[in-house]
Amino acid sequence: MPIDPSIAIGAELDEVKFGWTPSDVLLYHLALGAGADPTDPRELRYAYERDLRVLPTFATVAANLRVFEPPSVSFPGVEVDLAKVVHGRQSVTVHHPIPVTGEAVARSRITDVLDKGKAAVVVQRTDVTDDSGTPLWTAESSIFARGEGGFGGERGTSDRVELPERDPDVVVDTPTLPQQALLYRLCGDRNPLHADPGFARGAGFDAPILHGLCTYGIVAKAVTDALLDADVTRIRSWSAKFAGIVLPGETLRTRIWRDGDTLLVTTTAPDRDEAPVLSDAVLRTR
Ligand SMILES: CCCCCCC[C@@H](O)CC(=O)SCCNC(=O)CCNC(=O)[C@H](O)C(C)(C)COP(=O)(O)OP(=O)(O)OC[C@H]1O[C@@H](n2cnc3c(N)ncnc32)[C@H](O)[C@@H]1OP(=O)(O)O
Repeated sequence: MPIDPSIAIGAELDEVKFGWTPSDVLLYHLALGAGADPTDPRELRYAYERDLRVLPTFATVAANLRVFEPPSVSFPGVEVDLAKVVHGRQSVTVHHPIPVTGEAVARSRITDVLDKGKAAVVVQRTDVTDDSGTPLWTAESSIFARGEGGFGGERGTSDRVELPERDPDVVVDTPTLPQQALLYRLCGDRNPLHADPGFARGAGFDAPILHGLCTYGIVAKAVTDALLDADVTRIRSWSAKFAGIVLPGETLRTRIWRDGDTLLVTTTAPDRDEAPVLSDAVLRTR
């Protein structure tokens, strides 16, 4: 059985020790499109080592920067073909601003395996501490494994975020590059879904699609630039659902509503249609 929730839920994964440098942070920010206007001092805080600040979504790549092989979806109680998997949801909570240089250890476990009938959703939580044991960040990611449901597990909740009826407070358009996924994969996710047209077709897509985590980072930056004066240290947490695919080269339109310290966000790819590509997205500030 490819999914056995009785083995998977609660399973602890191997600890991962990792480190990063300012060059890694710069590459990550560039792979999100930072520095497009090199005369803008706010952009240089992402793209130049003097006064460099780390966008908290760096947490999603930090442990994988030196990974050069495609990922495999193989955990205790979970064996799934990579071609069946898309990234479903992601959240990151930063306990402290992420330093530009660091050493850390990640401890992960499978917290849930949901049976959505036509699909399985595998939820993983990762707690990261620095080398002195101080908590740095907590991340939760869900992978959506198409065709892997029906194993008799819990369905779980829908976790919808209601948006206000009123118009958004801010709307931001962010272009992506045709080579965005080819750039972003250098941050450690070498899934051929994002580079190999044959693999993408075999997985049911017309062309390679953008990494969910690339969209996640691009939109976090767009929201931070639009409403937090590009001050990445004000982000406490950021969570989102990958509601639809993004094709490299598409422009993303992000609508943002303020609700006290919370920003409610939804993103579409309006050149294609008005269906959300990112939904149920919440950025909490400090
Ligand atoms: C360890 C290494 C692992 C490697 C992982 C790979 C990492 C990366 O390389 C992979 C990627 O980055 S893929 C790119 C990013 N992701 C995407 O593009 C997915 C976009 N979303 C979709 O296509 C659909 O929403 C889709 C297909 C996700 C769902 O659409 P539908 O099939 O139409 O589902 P729907 O009928 O709307 O809902 C069925 C139930 O599923 C829940 N659900 C829907 N979307 C979800 C999502 N994104 N995440 C989690 N759960 C989701 C719904 O809530 C529903 O359940 P319920 O009825 O209980 O509410």
